Amino acid sequence: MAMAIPIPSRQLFINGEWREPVLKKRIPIVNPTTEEIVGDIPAATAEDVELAVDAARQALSRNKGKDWSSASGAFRAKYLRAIAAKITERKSELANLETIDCGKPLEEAVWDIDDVAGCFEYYADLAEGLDAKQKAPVSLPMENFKSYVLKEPIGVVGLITPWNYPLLMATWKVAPALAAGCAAILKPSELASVYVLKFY
Ligand SMILES: NC(=O)C1=CN([C@@H]2O[C@H](COP(=O)(O)OP(=O)(O)OC[C@H]3O[C@@H](n4cnc5c(N)ncnc54)[C@H](O)[C@@H]3O)[C@@H](O)[C@H]2O)C=CC1
Ligand SMILES: NCCCC(=O)O
Repeated sequence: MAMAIPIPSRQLFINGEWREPVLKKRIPIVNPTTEEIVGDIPAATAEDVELAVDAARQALSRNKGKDWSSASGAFRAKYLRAIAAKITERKSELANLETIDCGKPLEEAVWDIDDVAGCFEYYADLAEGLDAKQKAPVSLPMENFKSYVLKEPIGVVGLITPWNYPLLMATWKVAPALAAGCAAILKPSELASVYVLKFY
């Protein structure tokens, strides 16, 4: 059974800071076990999405991309591993929140958190592997031409994730996006967002 722990009150996290939604709307959080309203989450609208997209575009081009999108995979991997370590450190707290938020048994929530940390580690490995694959030559039948493969992030990505594995499914999208050097805008499920808002 989940412990009674405080439900964090959160705003939208945009451009590195917590911001109230433009239209100031909130959505109640219902604990599925007791059907009690235990808090609320911010309700983003199109106005907030515009702000998030602008911020994400700026983040990608900051310092001519050197800060993130064109940084090495090894550089990005350090952040992914740091996230994995923080998740493991806070496993108990996060598992309890997930159980309160989406109603799954605590034991399953604990497995999910281990999976989340493992997923960030997995994509950290892939990010490191990217560096060796950059500019891999492609053989051509003509000697006058050279060709190579350049792996680049696609840019800003929008990630819509479900309620049933709140942080794990967010991680399945966030970790590869970050490993590739994208800037991600995450829209977790309105039915189970506490846990995701708490962590990210
Ligand atoms: N549910 C799962 O176990 C898994 C889901 N996924 C992926 O996660 C994503 C969501 O999964 P579902 O199972 O559909 O979850 P779901 O039914 O919980 O989520 C649907 C979400 O989409 C949102 N949504 C629907 N239309 C929207 C729109 N026009 N604009 C913004 N948000 C909108 C809803 O608000 C809701 O939060 C999909 O990409 C799916 O492939 C991947 C693996 C497993
Ligand atoms: N449909 C989500 C599956 C999650 C998992 O394999 O752990």
